[in-house]
Amino acid sequence: MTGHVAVLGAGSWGSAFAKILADAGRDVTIWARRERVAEAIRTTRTNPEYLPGLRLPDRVDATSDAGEAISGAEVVVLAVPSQTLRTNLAGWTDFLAPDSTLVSLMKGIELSTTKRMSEVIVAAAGVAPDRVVVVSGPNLAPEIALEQPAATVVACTDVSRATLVQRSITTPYFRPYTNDDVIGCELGGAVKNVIALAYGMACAMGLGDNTRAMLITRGLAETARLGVALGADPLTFAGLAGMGDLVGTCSSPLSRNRTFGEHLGRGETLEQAQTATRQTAEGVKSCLAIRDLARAHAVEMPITEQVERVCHEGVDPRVAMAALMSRTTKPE
Ligand SMILES: NC(=O)C1=CN([C@@H]2O[C@H](COP(=O)(O)OP(=O)(O)OC[C@H]3O[C@@H](n4cnc5c(N)ncnc54)[C@H](O)[C@@H]3O)[C@@H](O)[C@H]2O)C=CC1
Ligand SMILES: O=C(CO)COP(=O)(O)O
Repeated sequence: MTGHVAVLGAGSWGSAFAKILADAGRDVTIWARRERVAEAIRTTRTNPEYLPGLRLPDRVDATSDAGEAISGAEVVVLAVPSQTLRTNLAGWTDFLAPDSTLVSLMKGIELSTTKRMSEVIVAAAGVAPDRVVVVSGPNLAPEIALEQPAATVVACTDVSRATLVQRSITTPYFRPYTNDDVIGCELGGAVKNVIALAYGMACAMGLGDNTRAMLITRGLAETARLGVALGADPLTFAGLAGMGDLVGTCSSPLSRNRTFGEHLGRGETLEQAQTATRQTAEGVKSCLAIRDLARAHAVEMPITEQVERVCHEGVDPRVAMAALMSRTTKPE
C-alpha cells in the first residue's frame, strides 16, 4: 500500500481510529481544528481534551493545516460531526488526490437535506459513490483506545476499496468485516443514536430491563423498516452495524447519546443537557432528519417520533413513554 492516510477530525473517534490505522502499519496524519490539539498529539502522543486514555503510536503525525494532511493521501478518513461535514468538505476537496478513497466514520443524517453522510460526501466533494467507504459498528472510542477487542463493518459498493480499508484497519484488537450494503450500515449507525437517547431516558426514569429490551428490539424494528424502504438489505440490521451497535451503545455508560438521554430523563431541558454534556450526541439533531425521512417514505418510527418530541418540543419523557404505550396494538 502506498501513500499515507489522512484522518480529518481529532475528536474521540478520529483519534482512536488513527491509532488503529497506525497499529495496522499505516502512516497517518491527523488534522485537528485547533493547533493546540495537534501540538499535544505531536509532542505528548496524547489527546487529553477528547480521549484521555489514548496513547498514539509514533506513526501518527498531527497538523492543523488540512491541506498538509490531505495532500498525497491514498485514503482520507472523515471524522467530524455530521452537521458540519458539508462545510468542512468545502475547504478540503481541492486537496483530494483523483483516485483517493474517502472513508466516513460519521453516524448521522444531515438536517437540511436528510442525506446520509456518504451522500453528503458524494454531493459536496463531487466524487463517485464507489469511492466512499463507510465504517460503522459497536466501536466506543474509549474502549478501543485501551485495545479492548472490537469488530466493525466496512461498507462500500466497490469491493476492492472495502478490502483496502479492511486491510488498513485490521489489528489484533480490531476486526473489520466487509459488506456492500452502504445504506443499511449508515442507517444502523445513525438511528441507533436516537434509540440510545430513548434508552438513556428510560434508565434515568428508573425503568428496568423489560422496558430496555422493548426499546432495543422495537428500535431495531423501526430502523430496519426505514432501511428497507430506502433500499437496504434487512439482514444488515442483524449484524454489527445494526443490532451490534444498537446494543453496544444503549448498554454503555460511555455512550454520549445514552448519557444525553439520561439528562433529559432526569427532567433537564435540551439546553441544560447540552451544557452538562458538551459532547457530540448525534441523535439529538439527527432525530429530526430521520423523522422527516421516515415521513417522506410513509414509514412509522414511533420511538424516533417521541425522541424528537422530547428533544425539540419540550415534551416530558414520561408523557412520551405513555404515548408510545397507548398506540393501537398490532401484529409483531
Ligand atoms: N466517539 C465514538 O466512540 C464514536 C463516534 N462515531 C461517530 O464519529 C463522528 C465523529 O465523532 P467523534 O470523533 O466522537 O466527535 P468529537 O466531538 O469527539 O470530535 C469531533 C471533531 O470534529 C472537529 N470539528 C471540525 N469541524 C467542526 C465544527 N465545525 N464543529 C465542531 N467540531 C468540528 C472537532 O474539533 C473534533 O476534533 C460522529 O458522527 C460520531 O457519531 C462513530 C463511532 C464511535
Ligand atoms: O457510535 C458509537 C459507538 O459505536 C459512539 O456512541 P456515542 O456517540 O453515543 O458515544
